Amino acid sequence: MTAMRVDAKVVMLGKESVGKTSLVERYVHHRFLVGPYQNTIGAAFVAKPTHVGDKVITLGIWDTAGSERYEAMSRIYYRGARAAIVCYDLTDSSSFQRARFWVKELQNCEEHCKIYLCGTKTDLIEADRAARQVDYHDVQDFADEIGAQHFETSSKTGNNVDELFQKVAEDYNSSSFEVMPGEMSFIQKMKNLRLPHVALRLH
Ligand SMILES: Nc1nc2c(ncn2[C@@H]2O[C@H](COP(=O)(O)OP(=O)(O)OP(=O)(O)O)[C@@H](O)[C@H]2O)c(=O)[nH]1
Repeated sequence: MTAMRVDAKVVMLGKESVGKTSLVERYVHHRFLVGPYQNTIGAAFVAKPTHVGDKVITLGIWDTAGSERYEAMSRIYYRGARAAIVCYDLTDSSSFQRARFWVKELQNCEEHCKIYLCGTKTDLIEADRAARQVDYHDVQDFADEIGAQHFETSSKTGNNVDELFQKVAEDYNSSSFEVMPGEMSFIQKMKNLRLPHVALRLH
């Protein structure tokens, strides 16, 4: 495993099964895994270099478990995050309520963390418009109110996935926040702590 300098810590948050892992898989490995759904246990980490103009920004992405059982652990992973991708499933209105919960948490605890609201599984809506349970305009109004970005994506087709992470990298690049010097050491600390259920995938 080679150490890679991470520029921006990004955390994936949202109710279980909304598609956080699938988003990361699509973005990092350009694939959509079919087969039985396997819930994330604890969290997983992946580092992905991203081109922004002539620069390379490495996003360190923490994919957290959506199950409420792991809620306390998810809080560990959003500490110091520069961006949070707060996901909800467009076909499940309760997942949007959960997204609001995470937004509140971030507003209270991580004021410098930029929020990206991400409605997932657009392919299901395209196949059946009646499947939509979360209105685009309602979310856009909410995004405007909290100063967040708003995307709708499909990890199955790839719709808008690269655009979402590209925007995260571009915003990071153009933001005035300082680069966090200890990001890799944060990961090292996590490893040293031997926290259960942390999968580290460095690319
Ligand atoms: N049709 C469709 N299904 C999706 C999409 N994204 C995820 N899924 C499915 O939704 C289920 C849950 O996806 P995951 O990516 O594992 O969800 P998660 O949010 O990481 O779940 P937890 O690890 O439990 O928090 C899986 O069966 C996926 O195949 C999508 O864009 N379209």
